[in-house]
Amino acid sequence: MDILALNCGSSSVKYQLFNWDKKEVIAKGVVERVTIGDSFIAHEVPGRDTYKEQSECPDHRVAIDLIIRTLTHPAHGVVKKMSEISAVGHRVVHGGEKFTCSVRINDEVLDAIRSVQHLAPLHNPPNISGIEAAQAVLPTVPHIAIFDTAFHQTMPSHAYTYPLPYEWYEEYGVRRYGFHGTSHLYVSKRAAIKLGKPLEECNIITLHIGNGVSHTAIKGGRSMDTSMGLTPLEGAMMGTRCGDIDPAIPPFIMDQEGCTPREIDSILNKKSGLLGITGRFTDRRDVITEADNGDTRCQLALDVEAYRLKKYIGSYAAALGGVDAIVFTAGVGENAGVIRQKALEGLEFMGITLDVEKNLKTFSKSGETEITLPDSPVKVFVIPTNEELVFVEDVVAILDDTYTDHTKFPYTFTAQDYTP
Ligand SMILES: Nc1ncnc2c1ncn2[C@@H]1O[C@H](COP(=O)(O)OP(=O)(O)O)[C@@H](O)[C@H]1O
Ligand SMILES: CC(=O)OP(=O)(O)O
Ligand SMILES: [Mg+2]
Repeated sequence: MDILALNCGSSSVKYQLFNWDKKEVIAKGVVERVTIGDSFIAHEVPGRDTYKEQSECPDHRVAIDLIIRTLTHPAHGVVKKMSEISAVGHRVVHGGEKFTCSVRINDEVLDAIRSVQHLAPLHNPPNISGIEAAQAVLPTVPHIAIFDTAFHQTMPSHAYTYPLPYEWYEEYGVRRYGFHGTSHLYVSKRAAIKLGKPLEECNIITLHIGNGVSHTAIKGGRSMDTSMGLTPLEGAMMGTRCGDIDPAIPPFIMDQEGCTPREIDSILNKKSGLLGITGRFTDRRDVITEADNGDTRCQLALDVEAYRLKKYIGSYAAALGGVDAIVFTAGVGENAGVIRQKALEGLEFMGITLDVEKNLKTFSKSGETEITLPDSPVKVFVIPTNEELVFVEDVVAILDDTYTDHTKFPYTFTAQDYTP
C-alpha cells in the first residue's frame, strides 16, 4: 500500500510517498517558492540523484499537480499512475479543541478546520488549499487530516489555561493548544526505546528546534505541557518569531510607532527572533559562522536562544517531577551541536553530563545518537524527527479501522519493529 504524506506550508509543499508493506520511503521532496515566483521541485528517490525542475506554481493546486507529474514521470517518477496511491495524509497545523486525533476529511471536517484558521494564519490557509487541491486531483482516495495540535489535547487545564478573563476561553477559545505534535510524539516514542523502558514509565522533554521551535513535557507518552500557545508564536525564540515576551511590549510599540495590530503581529512573527536580534539572519548556520567571526549581535542571538532553552529544560523537569531523557530534534536540534552544548551547560546538578566531543560531531545524518556520557543519570539524545511517518501510520490505522488516538499507539511501528 502506497501512501502520500503532504505538508503544505505558506510557500512550500513537502511530500513523501511511503510503501507501507515494505516500510520504506519510495520518494520524497519539496516544491519551494509556491505563490512567490521562480518555484521549483526537488525530488529525491533513494539511490538516485536528486531531480530538480523549475516550474511556476502560482498556487498550491499547481504545486500539487507538479508533484503528481513528477511522481508519475516516465524517467524521474516512481509510480505508473496515481491510482497506485491508496490514500493521502495531510498535515493540518491547528485543529482547535475539536480534533484530539486524526480524522478522515469530509465537508464537515473541512468546515471545522476553516473555523479555526484565524488561530494559525500562516499555516492553516495553505493546509486547506493543499487539501482541496489534492482532493481535486485524487477524488476517489481517502484523505486524512493529521493535526499538530492533537497530541497536546492531553494537557491538563492548569497547563493550557491562561491567566486572562475566562470568558475569552469560553467565547474565543483562547487557551494553549501547542504544535509540532507529530514530531514530539515520534521522538518521544523513539527515546523510550533507546532508554529501554516502556513509554508509560518515562518522563521526557522534547525540544523541536526547526524553523518553528517548540518544547514539550511528556509523561507516560502524554503531552503535559508545551511551549507554543494559542498560536505558534509563543514559547522559544525562533528564526523570525519572538516567542515569550512581555505582553505589554506590543501596545507600547504600537503607541510609539503608530502601527496597527496587523503590523505588530507581522513584526512579531516575521521580523523578530534571531532575525530581530542579528538584523540579518534566520538560518543558525549563518548566525554561528558570523558569531565565530566576532559579530557580537550574532553571538548575543545564540546566547539568548541557548539561555531560553535552558530555562525550558529546567521548568519542564520541575513540571514532570524529574526527567529520564531530553531529546533534541528538527533542523537546528539535530545539527547545531554548539547550541545544544550551550543550552546544557551548567545542568550537571540535574544529572546531565554531556559527552562534549560526541555532541559536536552529531548531526542528522548520524542517526539516533546518545550525546551524554554512559554514566549520566539523565540521557540526552539527538533523534531525527519523522513527522511524515506519523502521518502514514495514522492513515493506515484509520483505513484499517484500528485507530483510537495518538497516545494509544494504534500502530507500534515507530515504537517497536522499526530501525530508522
Ligand atoms: N548544520 C546546521 N547547523 C545549524 N542549523 C542548521 C543546520 N542545518 C539546518 N539547520 C537549521 O534548520 C532549520 C530548518 O529546520 P527544519 O526542521 O527543516 O524546519 P521546518 O521543517 O520547520 O521548515 C534552518 O533554518 C537552519 O537554521
Ligand atoms: C507550527 C509551526 O511552527 O510549524 P513550522 O515549524 O512548520 O513553521
Ligand atoms: Mg518542520
